[in-house]
Amino acid sequence: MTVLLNGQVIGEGGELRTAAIRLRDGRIAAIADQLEAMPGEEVIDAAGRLVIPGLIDLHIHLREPGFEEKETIATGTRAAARGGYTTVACMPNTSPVTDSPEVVERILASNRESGSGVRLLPIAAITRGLSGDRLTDMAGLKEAGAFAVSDDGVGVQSPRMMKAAMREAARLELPLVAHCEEEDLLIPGACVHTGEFAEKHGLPGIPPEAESIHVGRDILLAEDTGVHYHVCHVSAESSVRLIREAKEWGQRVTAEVSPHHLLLCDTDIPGPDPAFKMNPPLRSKRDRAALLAALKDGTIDFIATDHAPHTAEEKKRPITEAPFGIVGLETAFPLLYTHLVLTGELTLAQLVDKMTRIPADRFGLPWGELKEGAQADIAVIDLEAERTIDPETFYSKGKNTPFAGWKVKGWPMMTLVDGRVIWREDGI
Ligand SMILES: NC(=O)N[C@@H](CC(=O)O)C(=O)O
Ligand SMILES: [Zn+2]
Ligand SMILES: [Zn+2]
Repeated sequence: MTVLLNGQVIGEGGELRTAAIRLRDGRIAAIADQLEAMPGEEVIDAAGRLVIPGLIDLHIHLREPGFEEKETIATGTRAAARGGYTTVACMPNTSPVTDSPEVVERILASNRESGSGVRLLPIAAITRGLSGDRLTDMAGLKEAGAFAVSDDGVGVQSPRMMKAAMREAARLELPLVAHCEEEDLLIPGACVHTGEFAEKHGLPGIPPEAESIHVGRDILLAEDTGVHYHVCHVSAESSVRLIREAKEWGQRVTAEVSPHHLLLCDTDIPGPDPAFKMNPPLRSKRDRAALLAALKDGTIDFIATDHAPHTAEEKKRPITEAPFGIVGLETAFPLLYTHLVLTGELTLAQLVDKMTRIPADRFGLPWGELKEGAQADIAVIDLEAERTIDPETFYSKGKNTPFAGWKVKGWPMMTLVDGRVIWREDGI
């Protein structure tokens, strides 16, 4: 048994209050203003610290199997634990692709063997080899433990294929998670948003409608299938508009946004630096404002990092050739706390909700809340701790972040899953 004493929890009305939390048999046995430590009980002194449900990230890349030089399940989940995450969902663009039950089982086994303690939910492919032309055996994948299906990394180009995928996913009650990108609208070497920065540097751009045309198409395709259709990493105002409308008419659509799209726009890119290259790209000020408004009003449901590690060597290539993607697990909470909560854009309660309860709720997961009887998945955060982001200190093999050098507050100090400490900062 463990008891966390004197922590600050977020109350019903969003206010902070001091509370003690008793953990027993992997669950939260009691939450009270005060509790007495019992003989033999492990005591964690959380005085002055925020105690919240463990963070949930439903969109990350762990690169195993096949790209272990970028990240492994062991390194990526350790990075997750350090970031305050207790549950993460990993995308299938590995090698081999997660398109067979064997790969799903291998991912789950690797996580068990790593002893990370993080709950790992494998997302399987929609099409074999992410080729876009043949559906995977979704029933077999689900049976093996797949949590959703996605061809993340590429868009499903054929509307006919997407419709078939939606019908099958709906039948099996598997969420369909879409990377929205119409390749017919892309020019070779396109690497940043079609806008001010691309123009200034003479770089080929990725237009916002390359994303939103798929969002609109998919909403129409999903309409009579009953599928849970989820839009990955929304970046464009036009996508927000379509999602908002679809929700208004009652469609089963959800959406996520990444920390970098909430905090940066194309005009913040200092130069043609691959640390700022990700897919979808950082868009205009206006897009960014629309994303924030959509997150506030619930049009965009929650935050997911799209943690996408690459090697330093790959990210040293010219911006037109370097791979898309940036890491995010170890910096998401402090970045968002500092730049959205301390600036007054979101309340602390809203931010935490959009990183815990809401993703769990939308995908029917039993975690994400601090309440008696719930599984004891917990993050302990020091809201006052202030540090400069230094990629060299990351547990992740990926050091590719546009936020190096940013001084931010609100660092995770301890992470527990099932009432067991899976990571703690030295000295606490
Ligand atoms: N987001 C990225 O820029 N890259 C992702 C792929 C993806 O999420 O589409 C990757 O796998 O590297
Ligand atoms: Zn994607
Ligand atoms: Zn991704």
